[in-house]
Amino acid sequence: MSTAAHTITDVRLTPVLVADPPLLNTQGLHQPYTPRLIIEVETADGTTGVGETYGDAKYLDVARPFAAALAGRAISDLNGLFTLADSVAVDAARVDTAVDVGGLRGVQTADKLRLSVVSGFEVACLDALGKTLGLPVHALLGGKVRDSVEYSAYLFYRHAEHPPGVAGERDDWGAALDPAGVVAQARLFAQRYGFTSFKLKGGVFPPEQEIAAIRALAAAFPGRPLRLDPNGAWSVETSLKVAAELGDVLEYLEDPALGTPAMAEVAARTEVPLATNMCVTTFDEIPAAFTTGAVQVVLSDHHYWGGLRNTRELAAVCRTFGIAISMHSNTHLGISLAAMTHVAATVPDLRHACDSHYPWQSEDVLTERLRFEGGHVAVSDAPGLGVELDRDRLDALHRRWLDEDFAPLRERDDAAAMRRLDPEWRTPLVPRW
Ligand SMILES: O=C([O-])C(=O)C[C@H](O)[C@@H](O)C(=O)[O-]
Ligand SMILES: [Mg+2]
Repeated sequence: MSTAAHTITDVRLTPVLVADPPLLNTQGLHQPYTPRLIIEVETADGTTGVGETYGDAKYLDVARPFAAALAGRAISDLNGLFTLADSVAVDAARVDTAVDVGGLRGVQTADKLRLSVVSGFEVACLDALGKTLGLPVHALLGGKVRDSVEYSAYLFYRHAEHPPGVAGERDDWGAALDPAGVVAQARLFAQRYGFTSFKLKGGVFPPEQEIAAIRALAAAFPGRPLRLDPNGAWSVETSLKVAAELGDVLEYLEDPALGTPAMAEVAARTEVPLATNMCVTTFDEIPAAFTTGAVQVVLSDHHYWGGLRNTRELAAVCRTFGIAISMHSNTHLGISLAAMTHVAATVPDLRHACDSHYPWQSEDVLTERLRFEGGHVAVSDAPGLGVELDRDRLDALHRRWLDEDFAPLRERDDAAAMRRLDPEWRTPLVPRW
């Protein structure tokens, strides 16, 4: 490969707003459009690699100077991305002690912000490198150990439509606000995508109602893996009560209580495995969680952890400690689903179906949507990620982002969306129950 084929000559950052349905979580409601950032790196020989990450202003603020510093660097210098990121200043006002609503991943820090940005660039560089070498991304990570990756149906309590007076796209999923609605949604997921494992986003209704929904799912899908994730909304005692009532049907309970000490207390008093994408989101958080037995499954997310190679490093640490690994997701497009699928294909001991919001995203920036068949996404062997940008779609979604009428939606704010339904709504204090 010539040096030119290797050298970054241009980087394009395209923030977009993509349709998001009225999904409920413990913090509120999804807004009708959600921001994402599409990253393209171009090499001297015209090869383009694509990546994707969060698109709120605090990520754009880091991504822009980072992108400006990339020209002239090699697409293969993946380790150098981290050194470069360390030199990008993060405005202290952008990181506070609040839980990050976009990822619901514990306290926001400058490092987490930088890693989330680096992840998108790492994926774009891997895509370009793979195209240049004629190799799929999974080969650059050491090679796939499976031909398809299993995903879980990501069930949400939801309204049929966005609140009155809020413009948004319509879909045909209908409302799911009670056990029957949740089961109907699960049946649609099974019918449309073939999913055989189900995760319910909880922390929305009092635990008794969510217990009833899981019981209804267990009756409708006997023996299928079921998960419940209230995003840390419960006290230790409530978590234990739910674990006791659902222990016979749960594959795992996800972030029942907030923070490692509370999770450790729950874990010490139940046999139900605990999973997290909130208390273990950085390498620094691992020792406390693993040595106290706070979690049994870490839900990795390459956006949080700084990319695909860090995800593999996380998997190795988990393996060392006998902790299982799977994958978290929130609102993402096909570029990230492709990236998730490549890295998941290379992790040998992946024993739980991964999460993906993708079925909720009716819009994408690809010429061809990725498909779930029998709940699986096939691992592409095409060079790079195996996806192609649809420039017209990208432009249209970018124009929406530029449109001043949509400006308030450039920041994800689930509490603001909820106030359209309930003007008194404030992000609930935890534990909520
Ligand atoms: O597993 C999780 O905790 C998530 O997916 C967090 C997300 O932010 C999800 O709750 C959402 O988008 O509402
Ligand atoms: Mg979670």
